[in-house]
Amino acid sequence: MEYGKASFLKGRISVCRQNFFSRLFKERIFGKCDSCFFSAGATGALIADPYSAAPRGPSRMAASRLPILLAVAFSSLSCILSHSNREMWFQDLFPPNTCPINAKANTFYGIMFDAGSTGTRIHIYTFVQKSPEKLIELEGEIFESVKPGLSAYADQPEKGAETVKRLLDMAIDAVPPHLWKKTPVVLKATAGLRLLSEEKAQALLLEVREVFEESPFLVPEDSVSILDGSYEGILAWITVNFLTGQLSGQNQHTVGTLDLGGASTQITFLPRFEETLKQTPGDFLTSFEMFNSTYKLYTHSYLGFGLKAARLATLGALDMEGGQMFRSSCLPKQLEAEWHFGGVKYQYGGNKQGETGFKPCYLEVLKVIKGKLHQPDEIRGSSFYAFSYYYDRAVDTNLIDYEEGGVLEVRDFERKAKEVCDNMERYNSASPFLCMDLTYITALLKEGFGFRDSTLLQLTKKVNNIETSWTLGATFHLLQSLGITY
Ligand SMILES: O=c1[nH]cnc2c1ncn2[C@@H]1O[C@H](COP(=O)(O)OP(=O)(O)O)[C@@H](O)[C@H]1O
Ligand SMILES: [Ca+2]
Repeated sequence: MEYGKASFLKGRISVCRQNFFSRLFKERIFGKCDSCFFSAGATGALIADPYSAAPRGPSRMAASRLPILLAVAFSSLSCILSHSNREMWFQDLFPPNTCPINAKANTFYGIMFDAGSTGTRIHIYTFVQKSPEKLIELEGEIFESVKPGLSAYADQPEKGAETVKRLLDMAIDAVPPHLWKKTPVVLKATAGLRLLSEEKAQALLLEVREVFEESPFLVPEDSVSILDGSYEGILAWITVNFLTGQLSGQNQHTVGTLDLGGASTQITFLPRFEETLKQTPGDFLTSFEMFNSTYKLYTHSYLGFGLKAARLATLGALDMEGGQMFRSSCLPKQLEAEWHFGGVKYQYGGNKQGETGFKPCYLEVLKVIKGKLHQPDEIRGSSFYAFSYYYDRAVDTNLIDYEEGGVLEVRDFERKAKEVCDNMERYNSASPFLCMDLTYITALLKEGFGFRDSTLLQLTKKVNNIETSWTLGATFHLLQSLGITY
């Protein structure tokens, strides 16, 4: 089992100070409270177009500004899903007109597992509540991951659950024993389990549930489940816009989000034009109510269009039995190797006799994408936050720095794809799939979603030291549903 990079919570983040209180927020959010402060500088920077802070963007914001933003963002936030079931989220979790100054700190925790197709991750969030009036703030996160993901244990569910148990042991160390019983633990699985048979997926979830039941934590009903694809996009959108302060104040400039997982990919944004709403199929739209305004989000999850699923589709190996050699012009000519994904072994190799390089590779990849995705006109000129494999492949090819992230144009991915695909021997030491992955990302952005070459992408892994993952949005939802306010 391989452990990923860990990021641990830095020191405590201070909350209320005096003197810098922004009049706007004071009146709007804290009402009668006189002694809280809001750094106008930080507010401006976070609410302004995040791309103006390029290349490091909002992730460089001082950590000490985070809790205030969280308090402001959620102080009167609720959201309503508008599909068939209307549901209130976050209501009363962050009440308006309260001031946490001089209140006794009360720390509590929420544990959210992301069972992704390529790995399982634990996010242990720490919150503080400074007053009985229920204002809670996110203080930080402990994050750890293991590979492979649960779906690789489709035929050995107990072994899969064991990987979850090892991560959960971290939470036993991180959460003080007297809070174990009050700390909820939840696991949500994404595309890897969506693609398994119902029987195998349920067997895995059952084993994980047993691990949770044996732990000292609070195990809510439905604590282990498969996350619906559209929630995945919405929750990630909430996380990013929340962490960057876009859900608070009057001059909101929310940003769209692009998540590229191993087996599925999501696009989520807030349409600005009536025309977009008219052109969009109903099941791509979801409504939220926040600060007394309604946001109608465009969101869709494309199952089978994650980076690794796309490799199989490009190789023509989807739904095929093993024991066969799959070849592609996107791979080094002489290559012959094996690859394991979702518990299946595939043999693959380069086009020994035929063509290799960017042009033939792009044509191959296009067959997987062309005509399969909805293209909202509005996004052509917009900027988006992009993470997961967009981030990883940009790091692998030195387009951005691992720690800092950065701003790229869509054409940067194409330039890099050409460079790698047309010089595969030079990139021998990197993954043999590097050319295919970059070409897929280029084609997905341009031909799939319909972005322009000049569309800006803010590549972000963390904002204020918190991972940009759907798990934070899911944890707020969890706390709300449990009425955990202490
Ligand atoms: O919390 C996170 N922090 C950083 N990267 C993450 C996190 N969660 C997922 N990723 C990234 O997501 C990608 C893998 O996608 P995943 O395994 O979640 O597939 P899926 O979303 O299709 O199920 C990798 O690039 C991995 O680094
Ligand atoms: Ca994911």
